[in-house]
Amino acid sequence: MTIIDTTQAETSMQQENRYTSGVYGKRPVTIVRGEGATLWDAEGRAYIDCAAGHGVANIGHGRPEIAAALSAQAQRLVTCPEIFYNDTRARLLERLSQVTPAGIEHFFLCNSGTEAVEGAFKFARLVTGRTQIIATLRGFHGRSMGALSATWEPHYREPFAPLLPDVTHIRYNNLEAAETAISEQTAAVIIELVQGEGGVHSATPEYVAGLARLCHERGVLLIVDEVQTGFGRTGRLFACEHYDLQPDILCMAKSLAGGVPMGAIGLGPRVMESGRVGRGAHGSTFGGNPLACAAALATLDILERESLPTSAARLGAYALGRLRGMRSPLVREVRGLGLLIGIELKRRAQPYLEQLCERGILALPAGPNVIRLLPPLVISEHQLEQVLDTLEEVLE
Ligand SMILES: CC(=O)N[C@@H](CCCNCc1c(COP(=O)(O)O)cnc(C)c1O)C(=O)O
Repeated sequence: MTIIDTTQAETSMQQENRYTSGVYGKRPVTIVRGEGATLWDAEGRAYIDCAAGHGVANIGHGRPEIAAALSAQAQRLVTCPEIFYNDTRARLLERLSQVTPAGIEHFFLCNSGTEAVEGAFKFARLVTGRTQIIATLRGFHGRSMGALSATWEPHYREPFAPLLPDVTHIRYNNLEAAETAISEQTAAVIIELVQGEGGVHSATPEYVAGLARLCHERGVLLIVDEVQTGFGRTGRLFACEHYDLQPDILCMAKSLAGGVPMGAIGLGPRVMESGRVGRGAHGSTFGGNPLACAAALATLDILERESLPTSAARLGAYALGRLRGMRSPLVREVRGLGLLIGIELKRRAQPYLEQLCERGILALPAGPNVIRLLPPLVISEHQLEQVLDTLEEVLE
């Protein structure tokens, strides 16, 4: 492996700083290679990856199956808009209908999570003829103007006001709040079954069942945003399976195509039988491109062949048990589902994330006080032990 020396690494950082937009707070690490749950920086230092590219690399880094699928497809056809049929896309659409929650049998393919949410809002307005979107406090749904309107974090949202006019935020896990907020103007309610960016908070089964019933009774669509929880992250292929939930619209992205940018909007019968999603209602140049579809097919194969959702359930339960057994005075609560884990501290998480990085563990925040662990689902037991041991040292 070519290791570039420190000066070259500094040159990369200087070069990126010279030309980047400036919107990202960047850690002083130049990541150049990954394999499984391990990343290497430009100086050859190895890290155990508990960020997975913001929850994208569920199948791990450097997968030869993905490289092979991309190479084979790229040599045939990289791009093909959906104004033409495509064989690889057709296979993926069928495969998605087989693995998504019952009832989700039609898909709009796009290129990111925020695009999946934008399209979901458009479809909900079309189908119901209503305009209001109800979202939850601490929810995160993306940074583009429509999705951003539903994202809770005020400092993300407020600089860009006015956003969508009729978006209401209600308390999460509070059915009365939903009952009060839902009106004849409500097109849809959007929720994450585990709030990822918002601090790793899981919906209760009662809340989800009650909300689904309420939406159905009031002619409102239930949009489940599984951009972060999807594709094995929570210990099932979709978090909906933990709740036996059939959403009206399912937003997917992140690990769908093994790291290749891709999003998808799963559409249930209340959408497709409305007859209101017609020609010209939405579109995308890159949506459904053969390259991303090839990567997605290879990703779904790996998830299934290696039983990665089951691994996430087993490893996540072990990690939660050990973390909850930690007697750290710094920890307020340990939360999570599968390998979507949040450690809420009694103080800011940033200094501890930096200490973890210095010790070779890359983790994420989820709000100011939460350390979030989002490792690839292929993380080994030994690597997970190392992560937990290091956390115990850092948080003692
Ligand atoms: C530092 C940085 O860029 N963070 C990203 C991290 C985003 C991670 N989550 C994306 C996400 C999105 C948006 O997905 P995308 O557009 O980033 O692909 C939608 N829904 C849920 C539940 C999600 O978790 C951000 O703040 O936009």
